[in-house]
Amino acid sequence: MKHISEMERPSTPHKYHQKNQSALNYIKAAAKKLAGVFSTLAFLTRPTKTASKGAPATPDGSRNYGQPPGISCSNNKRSSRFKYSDSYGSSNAASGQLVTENFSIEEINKATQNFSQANKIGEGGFGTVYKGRLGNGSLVAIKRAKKNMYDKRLSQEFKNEILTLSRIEHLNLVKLLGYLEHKDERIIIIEYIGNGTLREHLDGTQGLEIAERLDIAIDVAHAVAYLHMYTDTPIIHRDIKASNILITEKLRAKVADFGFARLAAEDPGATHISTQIKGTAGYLDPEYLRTYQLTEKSDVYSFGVLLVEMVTGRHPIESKRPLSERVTTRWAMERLKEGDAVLAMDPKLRRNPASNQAVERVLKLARQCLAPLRQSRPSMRKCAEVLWGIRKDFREKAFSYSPCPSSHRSDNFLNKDARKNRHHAFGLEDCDNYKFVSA
Ligand SMILES: Nc1ncnc2c1ncn2[C@@H]1O[C@H](COP(=O)(O)OP(=O)(O)OP(=O)(O)O)[C@@H](O)[C@H]1O
Repeated sequence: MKHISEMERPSTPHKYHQKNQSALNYIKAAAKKLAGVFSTLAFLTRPTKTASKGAPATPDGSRNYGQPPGISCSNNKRSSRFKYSDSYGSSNAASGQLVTENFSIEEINKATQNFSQANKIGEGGFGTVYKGRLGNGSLVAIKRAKKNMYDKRLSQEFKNEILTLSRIEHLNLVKLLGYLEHKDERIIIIEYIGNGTLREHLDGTQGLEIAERLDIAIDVAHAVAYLHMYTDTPIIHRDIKASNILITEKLRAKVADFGFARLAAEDPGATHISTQIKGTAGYLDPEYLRTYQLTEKSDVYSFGVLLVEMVTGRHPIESKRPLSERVTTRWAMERLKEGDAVLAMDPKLRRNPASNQAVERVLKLARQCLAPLRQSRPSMRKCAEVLWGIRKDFREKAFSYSPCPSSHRSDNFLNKDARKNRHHAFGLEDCDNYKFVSA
């Protein structure tokens, strides 16, 4: 899928781009500014001082909420690096605060075996992604920026990603573990999510069950709603798409790639007028394209495209199909309008009244998300609520009598744990006790 990253608008120079500051100074200033904000936020949202424990759960049971509240920077001869401490003052890890690992270029070279091809796991607009094993044995994903010191766009993207990731923590968002700026290297170390992207799962021979897709859609809705609502200033992801959704071993979702995130505070004023159109073809909000006005509702639009993708299994743009089917959202919405939502359903999904109905309801939600005018689109929070309802009804309908989900097929992606989890998700501890009432 083509990436649209630089369609420069001739006027309105971006304040953010004009800053002639080193990355370190910039980050220091931002950290200072943020410390106060996070300290209030931490009191409101966190019962304990520990970053990963004791955070309140969302209605869906996921852990949540914003930290790390304090960011401090240090620059030594090993690397430029971040430390994160909480809002309670000191930066002493021993006092129960979160401090990210400090990484040196030597450690990263070692972890990736000098960025060997064998460790390469992906490539995006920002650069190359490697899998790495740290000295303590843990696996990490290492994003290495393209080496172009004079490319302001990449530099800006790098800072955006760092700043955004450093401010947030949510179960359904990839976690930033560290950062390294060394000579012409800019590297981000993030948690490694080893079960592929949502797009890869949809493309896989077995795909995903409808219940799994609903769970994933809810995870994404939670993550994006969190970005929009729970942080001090709304964060617009700007690049919600299936290849940016990483799938865990338990088939839950983590939203990745904040390189394009634009923080309202860093945007010139509250107008959200953007100087560049960013995002990925097929997912872009037409109103944003028309007006250059970026709001949270642009993410909602992209989420609508994602929902269609998830239930049809198709890519947003299917260039090899007949003209009438090339734009998947248009094609699927036509089927919905004609009362034939089931015809748009991914052939890999099994048909029964419960899944047919769930697909139809997801497409109806997608239709709202894809509304041409942003005011008509629901919030991400609303999307999550609607999806909960769909999932609840689906479970009630389909799984009071249900087959053993793993019995009808093998699945390339599913390991034993994932299958076990799938049973838990459906409330099926012992498949033999259940019978499937076929559609
Ligand atoms: N945290 C991670 N854990 C495991 N794999 C990852 C991780 N982050 C990225 N990847 C892999 O690397 C690939 C490239 O990721 P990246 O975010 O750089 O680019 P992209 O999202 O595919 O493209 P673009 O950045 O241009 O939108 C992903 O598709 C995924 O396969």
